[in-house]
Amino acid sequence: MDPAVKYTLIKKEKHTGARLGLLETPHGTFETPMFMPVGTEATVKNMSPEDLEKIGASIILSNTYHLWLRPGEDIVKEAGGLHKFMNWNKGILTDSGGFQVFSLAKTRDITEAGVHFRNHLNGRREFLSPEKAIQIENDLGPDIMMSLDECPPFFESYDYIKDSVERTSRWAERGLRAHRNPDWQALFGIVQGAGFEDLRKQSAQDLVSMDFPGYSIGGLSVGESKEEMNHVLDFTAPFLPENKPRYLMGVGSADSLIDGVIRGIDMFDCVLPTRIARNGTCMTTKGRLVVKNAKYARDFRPLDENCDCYVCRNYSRAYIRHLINANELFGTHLTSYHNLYFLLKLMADVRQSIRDDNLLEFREHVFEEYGFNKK
Ligand SMILES: CNc1nc2c(CC[C@H]3O[C@@H](OC)[C@@H]4OC(C)(C)O[C@@H]43)c3nc(N)[nH]c(=O)c3cc2[nH]1
Repeated sequence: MDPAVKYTLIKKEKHTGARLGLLETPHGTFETPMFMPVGTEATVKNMSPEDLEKIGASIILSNTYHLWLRPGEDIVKEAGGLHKFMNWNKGILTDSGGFQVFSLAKTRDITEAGVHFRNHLNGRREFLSPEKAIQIENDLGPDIMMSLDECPPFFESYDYIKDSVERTSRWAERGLRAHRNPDWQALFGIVQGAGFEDLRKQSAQDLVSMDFPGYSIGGLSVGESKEEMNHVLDFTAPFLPENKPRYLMGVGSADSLIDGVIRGIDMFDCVLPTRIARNGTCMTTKGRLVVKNAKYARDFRPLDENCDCYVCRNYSRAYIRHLINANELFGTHLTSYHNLYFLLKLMADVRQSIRDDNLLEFREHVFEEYGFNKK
């Protein structure tokens, strides 16, 4: 049986662990490394599918936890699945809801069977098991789905993390067995283990022995330093097979994306670009720009003078500042559009620098120009 997604390693960058690849899915073949815009509630906030298409988005995210609770996966299934429901014909990936239960839900209780928690919308008691998460993702119909895992706090004790890793591996096994559509939906395993090299190795080996079509590295971007995250990636990525995609969950600033690519990561997601856009903060090639600041009231330059996106070609800082301050929705549409374009363009430049074997020079340029080297 053909796997639902097929990863082809095209080229390794000469001086780093970066890889240029192709990810074939039932909804298209896409280049990696890639950034995936997040559309938690079946929409990338403030963006239409045609705008997402225009800026080059390939795979977007939605979320099991949110869509299960509202509107209900049964409604999405009746609509013909997520692609039809949200009119998006390229790739869709859903997270399993594990992270949301641990970060959103009030009181929760983890047992071998699954996790009991209170629905953050109506306070009702809910239960999410590995089998239930897979059933929801099968019904939602994304091209790529995640196993139910526990994303533990990074600074937990070794014993806690060891127990959690072993349960996450047992949950992954149960999810594989419950998966109804392995020929057109690819289920990824999620590697945990916090900052412990032996536990990351154990988690990766457990999952690789189950032969998933792709692997996520979870439990990161949860408050640890960028140095700690990079250190974990240094020793975790090599435990994963070269011929399968690697997805680093929840990472999306320019510096972290580049440093993840250098360590062999192929796929990234983060709410950052659209989240900060909603309060008027923009990513630019000269660092962050908070466009609602008074100093931009008469600044008729584009958000970013090095950006060729639709927003930067047609609107000024002064106009966007006015819209944001007037709570005009078009304002956050423009900042969201630009921020997503900025990260998707950055990944296109990263892919080019892998082709040209000059990713480290590109990293230097970005860190210098975009202000990441400022101590
Ligand atoms: C921000 N840092 C971060 N996010 C993480 C995620 C969730 C990623 C999902 O949560 C949302 O970002 C908060 C995104 O929007 C939706 C669509 C909900 O999906 C994305 C994780 N998910 C799982 N299952 N396991 C993990 O170990 C894990 C680690 C993460 N670290």
